[in-house]
Amino acid sequence: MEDMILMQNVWKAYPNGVMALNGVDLSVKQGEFVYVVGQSGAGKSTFIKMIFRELKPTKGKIFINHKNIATLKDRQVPYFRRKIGVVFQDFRLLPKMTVYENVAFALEVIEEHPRLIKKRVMEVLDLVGLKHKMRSFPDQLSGGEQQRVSIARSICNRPPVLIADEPTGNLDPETSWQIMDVFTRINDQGTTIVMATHNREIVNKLKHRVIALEGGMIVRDEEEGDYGYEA
Ligand SMILES: Nc1ncnc2c1ncn2[C@@H]1O[C@H](COP(=O)(O)OP(=O)(O)OP(=O)(O)O)[C@@H](O)[C@H]1O
Repeated sequence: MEDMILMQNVWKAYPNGVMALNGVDLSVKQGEFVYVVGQSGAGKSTFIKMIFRELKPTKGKIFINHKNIATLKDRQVPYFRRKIGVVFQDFRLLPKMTVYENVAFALEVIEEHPRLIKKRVMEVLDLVGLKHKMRSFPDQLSGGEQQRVSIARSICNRPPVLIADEPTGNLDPETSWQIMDVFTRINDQGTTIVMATHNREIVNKLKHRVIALEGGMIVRDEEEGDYGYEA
């Protein structure tokens, strides 16, 4: 299988001198599902932000789908981001837009054909089980439903890679499992998923590759690994 994400000797120093990543080497193949675990401050968010070019490495190369994004010009970043879906802990929906409009907006900004937009929005809302809520506004939805809208929005452009930073961080256990069902369906369609998480139960029950970070270094990388830290 092809490398979807390839990191070569990636370092990140923040302006205050903190070294958040210390020489990370990693290959993630097309279609893999990877959990990123580690204690608070280990570098998970920094690692995740590197993949969608929210941050630039201080040193090293990051290839997404064979393109080195470390050397992208700022003006090329929006185009690159079309290839990456991103989901956050806090959903980040637009409050004055309906569910349908929140998802459609992501396709409108990239000037997708209107007829295709409608078809695709209905497809992804169906995938996340929220077609019946398409006219609702975010504040009329539960947290889990809002997160499913945010996931629908992140994948409506069919990105090959989906990145999630603590997607179940604000959700109760049962709702978290609904989110994982959606991720499983998306992964089954061939999308590569990288998910930073503190959710021990999910990592231990829904087995996938586990990468553990400590002090900005990969200290463990296991197929079907465990969460591995004390509660
Ligand atoms: N903008 C920033 N400026 C300076 N230092 C930062 C910045 N963001 C993070 N750091 C530092 O970099 C290190 C890694 O932080 P990071 O947020 O990547 O960890 P994390 O594993 O995601 O933690 P958490 O689980 O608490 O979210 C920490 O020491 C943190 O204090």
